[in-house]
Amino acid sequence: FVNTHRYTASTTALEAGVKIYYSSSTGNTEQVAEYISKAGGDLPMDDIGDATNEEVEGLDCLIVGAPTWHTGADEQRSGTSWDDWLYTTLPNLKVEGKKVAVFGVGDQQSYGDNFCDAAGELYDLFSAKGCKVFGMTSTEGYDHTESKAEVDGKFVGLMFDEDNQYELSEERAKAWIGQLKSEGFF
Ligand SMILES: Cc1cc2nc3c(=O)[nH]c(=O)nc-3n(C[C@H](O)[C@H](O)[C@H](O)COP(=O)(O)O)c2cc1C
Repeated sequence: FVNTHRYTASTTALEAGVKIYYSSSTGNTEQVAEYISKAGGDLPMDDIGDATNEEVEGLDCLIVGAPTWHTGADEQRSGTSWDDWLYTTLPNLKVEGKKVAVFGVGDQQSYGDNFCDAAGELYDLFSAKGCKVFGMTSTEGYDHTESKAEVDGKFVGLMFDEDNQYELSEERAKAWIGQLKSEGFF
């Protein structure tokens, strides 16, 4: 008996070269990264502060997410390990042509003029490096005034609000993974 399926097992996330990179001060972005990981079938995830350049350069697809802590800042909006990484590491990496999907975590009620601004910074800097960004989403269902994570009336990725809408996060993550698949991200 020859098992013809032996060598045709479905491609794993690692084989496809996908990884989630996040950073987190009080655990919310890590929690959300876990929802995304689970929705994607246990995608690997790591704090961006622990990533090596070789690892990042070896991936096909990056899912990147940040909280916003530096309200109203132009640069280094996250207040986490992303801030250094984006301005001292990313400029030296070969990431041109990689697929990127962005997520943000913020508080639309208390920081409604700057909701998830750091996600906009991720979008801007990865785009400027020649990455192709997938997974834009509608701003419907959010109650903010302004966000640097909005381009042409859409969010540049998926935004989460663990302070006011934590009960929506897991479903949002699932729907987004479905969207990314339909867009050919993976
Ligand atoms: C001092 C302070 C500043 C903040 N600034 C913003 C902001 O400008 N925009 C925003 O959307 N959220 C802001 N937040 C909310 C955090 O981004 C939010 O609580 C997030 O879930 C934190 O994620 P973390 O636990 O992964 O660090 C701020 C929170 C604090 C305490």
